[in-house]
Amino acid sequence: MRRKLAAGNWKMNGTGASLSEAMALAAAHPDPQVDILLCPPATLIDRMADAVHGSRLAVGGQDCHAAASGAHTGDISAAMLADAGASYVILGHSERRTDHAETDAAVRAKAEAVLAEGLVAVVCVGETDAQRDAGQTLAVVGAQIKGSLPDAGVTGQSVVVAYEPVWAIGTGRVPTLDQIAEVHDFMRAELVARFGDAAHGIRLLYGGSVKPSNAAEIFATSNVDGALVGGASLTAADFSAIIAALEAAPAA
Ligand SMILES: O=C[C@H](O)COP(=O)(O)O
Repeated sequence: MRRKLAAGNWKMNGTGASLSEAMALAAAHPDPQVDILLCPPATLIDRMADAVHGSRLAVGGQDCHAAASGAHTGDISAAMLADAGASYVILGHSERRTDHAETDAAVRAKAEAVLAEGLVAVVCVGETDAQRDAGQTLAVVGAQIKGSLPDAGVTGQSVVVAYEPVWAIGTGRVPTLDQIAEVHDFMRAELVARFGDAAHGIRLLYGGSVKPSNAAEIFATSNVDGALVGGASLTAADFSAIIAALEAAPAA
């Protein structure tokens, strides 16, 4: 059985004053029935890890460099994230793929670095509006999974895959439940074909305009093991409601 995961991605939001939201979230869920993860900007990782120390809330990064160290101004390695208190790293988010021209090969190299460090890689995939309109959704998602995941070390403990249709991120637009199920069932089949039985343990998250109002129906959808939440993870009240919906969802 896969343990469900509610992951929050704060993106480029938050300062020290925002840590009170993380602390409130941790206090609201002292014994959660799902895994809870917050990925603040890198500047807050160590402070957030300290602030929620002893709670059930995990802290993660939003990106890392593929190298362990070296002359890469402005970049952060997986080892540095681990040292700061991170246990997960989001990789290949569409905003990274667009803003920083990250390719599947680059994401894969980062994922290998994350796995080597013993952290969990949350690898993001998803089609654009134009690709969906052109009927290319499954081909795009399949190619991203194929190109972005390492060949070795992929298990339910080391990798999470997040399906985030680019057109649903921050827009308030959400795919139909049938569309989400189609992609998630496809992703599961692709992963099982490549990684065998281990792939049954890989958690598949949906991301894109998840809110307290739509979380329950999304979480009842086939092969949805949780969510990667952007805007609604910024406040403890909203994210807490999403976590509660995930706790109440049918078992995977
Ligand atoms: O990483 C999170 C996703 O990009 C979703 O963001 P959103 O919930 O603000 O649409």
